[in-house]
Amino acid sequence: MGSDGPEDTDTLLALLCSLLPDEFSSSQQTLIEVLLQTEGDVEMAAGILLKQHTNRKRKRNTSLDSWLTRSDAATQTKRLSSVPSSSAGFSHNQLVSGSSPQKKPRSEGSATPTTTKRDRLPTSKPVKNLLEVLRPQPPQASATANAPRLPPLTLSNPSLVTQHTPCTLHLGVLPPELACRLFYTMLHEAQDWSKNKWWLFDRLVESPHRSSLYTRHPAEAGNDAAWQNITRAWYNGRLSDAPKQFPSPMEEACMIVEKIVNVEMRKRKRFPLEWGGDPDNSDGEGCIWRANFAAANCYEGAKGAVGFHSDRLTTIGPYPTIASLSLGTRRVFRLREVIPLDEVGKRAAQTFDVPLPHNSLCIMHASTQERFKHSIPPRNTIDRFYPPYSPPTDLPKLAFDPGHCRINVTFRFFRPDFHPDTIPRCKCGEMTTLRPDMKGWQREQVRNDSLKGGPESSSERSTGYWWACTAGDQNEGKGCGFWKVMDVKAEGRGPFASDLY
Ligand SMILES: O=C(O)CCC(=O)C(=O)O
Ligand SMILES: [Fe+2]
Repeated sequence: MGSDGPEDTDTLLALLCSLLPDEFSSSQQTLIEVLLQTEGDVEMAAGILLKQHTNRKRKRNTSLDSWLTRSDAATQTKRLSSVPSSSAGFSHNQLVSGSSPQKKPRSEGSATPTTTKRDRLPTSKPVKNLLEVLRPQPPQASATANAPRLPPLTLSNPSLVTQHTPCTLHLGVLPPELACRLFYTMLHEAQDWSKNKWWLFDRLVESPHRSSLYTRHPAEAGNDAAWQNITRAWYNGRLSDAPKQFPSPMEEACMIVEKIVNVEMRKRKRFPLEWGGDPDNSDGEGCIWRANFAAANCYEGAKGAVGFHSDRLTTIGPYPTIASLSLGTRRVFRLREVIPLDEVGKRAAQTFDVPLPHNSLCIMHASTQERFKHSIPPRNTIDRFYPPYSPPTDLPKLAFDPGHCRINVTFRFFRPDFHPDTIPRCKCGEMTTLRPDMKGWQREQVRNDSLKGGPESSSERSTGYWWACTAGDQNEGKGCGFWKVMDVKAEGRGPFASDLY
């Protein structure tokens, strides 16, 4: 699926390090475990670790107050100094961390080109399932967590989903026979998909699910070199095959999905940075969105999962609409809001669980990727799915039982103004990755400037975006640390929805 993964966990770790005294940076395993325990809530994780540390210090009879005051001050300094003051030349790690232990940014001049080919992935260390690396804390450790925490809220019907999130849920979207045919077709396809692998500190980890990218029409795939790059970026920098074309049941499903998405989008306000161009297949009914690519995921059994992430925006741009079709066994789709820095402490992040049954469509509307992270959490048990139709006779017999599998197809629109050839390169020579500034670091910077007399208008408070090097994901963690703020005007992006007003 290309969007889960290292940079998210990595960013969380770097953020966590930035909130803690340097002495914590040597125990990454503990940091990872506490992050897992808090489901990625960095502030809560920092609170737990500081409390544990405090308790240990208390036992050793040292002056806690002075230590905590010092660490507080250090945290503040790091936070403020880590926000960039210009759009170039700062490392991403400096931004989020300043003390990220093992992903030391290279200096501007010292960056040497690195290759990130799949066939060069060092294999001396065993590949770990990510969930094994991110193993939960034993119960006695979680007993130390006393930070306030809201229990997950289950959104069991479409109107609850609409009420609480920027997503909509649509049930029974495809004709039942088509849903089943597509399920079987994708299960067959999934036998060739691979698990996403990347470097997390000194370990090569893999996602506990398989995925692949599909293109709708050959014309969409553009020239070979550009698409080689885009599929690379999709699979976290690994060299992979050019995308496959939509199998015919996927094309049939896509036409139905597009209609549903367009009806929904017409009801919603548009964000200024959404794509505002001609969707090319206008049917005279005010078509504003079309799908030209799809990422497909396969989850086998209850432990098939994907960790918290927001989807990479590199080719889909800001405020994307992503239509996510679920087939097979019902799984929970978990959404968790990211609380911006200026609201931390004022309100707690809420986690929402949306059960996604067979043949349902969850549309992640504009702002979902900017405000929420999402995941498919592993379970202890899942329902068995009984396909209502038998497999199409033209498909070879499956060698496994599909009853515990879930297929997910996320239909996406790759924007022409985010064509691979226009994506900034880092010093490793690789395409950078576009990510939203979910925490509002850029806003903090504006706020700091405004304290010095700079402007603070509501437009400056909208989400910012970074282009960041992610080459280290496939290169034993050795990226160049490059990042820069996205500047849509200077980069010539658009047209935007705001151009249509
Ligand atoms: O399987 C799902 O519902 C989510 C997949 C996903 O998050 C992705 O493809 O980015
Ligand atoms: Fe995703």
